[in-house]
Amino acid sequence: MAFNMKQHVNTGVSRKVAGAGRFPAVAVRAVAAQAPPAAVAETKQAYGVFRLSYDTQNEDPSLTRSWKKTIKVAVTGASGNISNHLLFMLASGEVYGKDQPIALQLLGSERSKEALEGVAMELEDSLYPLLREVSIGTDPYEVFGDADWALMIGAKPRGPGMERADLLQQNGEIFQVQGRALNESASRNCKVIVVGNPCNTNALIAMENAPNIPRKNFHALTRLDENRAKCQLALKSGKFYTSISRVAIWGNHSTTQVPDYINARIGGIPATDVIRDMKWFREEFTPKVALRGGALIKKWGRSSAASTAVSVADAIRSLVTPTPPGDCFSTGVISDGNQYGVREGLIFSFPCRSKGDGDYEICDDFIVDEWLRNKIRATEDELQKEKECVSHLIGMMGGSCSLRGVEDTTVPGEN
Ligand SMILES: NC(=O)c1ccc[n+]([C@@H]2O[C@H](COP(=O)([O-])OP(=O)(O)OC[C@H]3O[C@@H](n4cnc5c(N)ncnc54)[C@H](O)[C@@H]3O)[C@@H](O)[C@H]2O)c1
Repeated sequence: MAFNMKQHVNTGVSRKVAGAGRFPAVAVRAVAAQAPPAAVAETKQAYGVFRLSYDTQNEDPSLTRSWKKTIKVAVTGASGNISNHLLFMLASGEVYGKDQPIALQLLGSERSKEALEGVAMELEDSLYPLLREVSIGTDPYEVFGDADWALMIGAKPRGPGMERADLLQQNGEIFQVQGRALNESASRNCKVIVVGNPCNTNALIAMENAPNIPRKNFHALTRLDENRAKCQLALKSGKFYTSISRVAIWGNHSTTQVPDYINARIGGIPATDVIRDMKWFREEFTPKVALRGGALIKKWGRSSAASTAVSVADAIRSLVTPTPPGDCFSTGVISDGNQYGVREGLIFSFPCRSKGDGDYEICDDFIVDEWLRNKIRATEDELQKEKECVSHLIGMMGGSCSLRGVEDTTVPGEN
């Protein structure tokens, strides 16, 4: 193979860049031609950091002639369980396309530095031709540099006795820092998908702290919920997954989420005409979807990392490939200007469609009956309360947190 793999030239320095809330970098991708930065903070050896330079003189042009320009994908929580599946899917080309070279920019925490180096080494050993560069670090300002996509998976797990309100606070602070870092460092059109929980409100915090990036570009992952809903409809109807369409998840990625069976289709006809069992729809369908992660962890003792990674891949593909006519995909996006009466300023999951250009629009043709409207109100109220709990992280005046001592609505099996 005509690849010229250069062990990445690393100056062995970490840079301190002006700005608050920084972590020292463990390994920083450095461009050899650049002059060393003025403020050299510390010297560290980098492992697992590399850049593949395609040897255009000696290779077969039929392989790379059609390749697009390399995109930069930043991933946080990169040594965690979900990333352990996702990174290899990204590097293989099955997400962004077989003609799309990528650079992975991986963010870890101080505690996961060594593990992150191990992840980078595994990526190196996997010899993916489309993976042109891997860089690792603990400074979000460095790692998000010029990122076209930011997949924000990293978050701290809930400690013993912690309530959802505590988790909002703890992880909210992480997303405030990382939002500011995106604002300063990422591409101005960076697409952001937040996975770390509570993902809707974390996405809101990141968005509010990144005013230089369009609000529309921030997503919270509800695709796992959509996939679980499709699975239940397929199992109940005995039809294959590919025949299930127009399955929307409304609202929060929590147990107040609303998997929508009213608009769902099986083989192009309403799901309620195929599965003639309204009791099942009303009483069993939603809990089966919302509690699926808990059922899995009981069986296997592990959280749903692999299927979550698949759903992140699906969420990306839905934005970079056109949505089939009449279909939709679910994603948590800013509710500003929505057609369903959901209050503005929330990251709320809606049925969306895309032309495949990375952008999307909220579908405007979904039927909302009284049952659905009431459910939407409940999940909307919860998101508004979550927003008030983190008001101090988004520059909002006067919010107070009313989510203490209430029922825990975190999706079971997740932190
Ligand atoms: N939205 C969804 O559908 C969905 C589904 C499953 C899990 N999740 C959430 O995704 C998150 C990650 O899950 P996981 O199973 O990979 O967890 P994990 O504990 O295996 O990995 C999390 C990683 O994040 C890192 N981390 C912690 N703080 C960080 C920070 N400030 N910056 C960068 N990295 C940091 C940790 O070191 C760890 O490696 C959790 O919050 C989980 O609840 C969301």
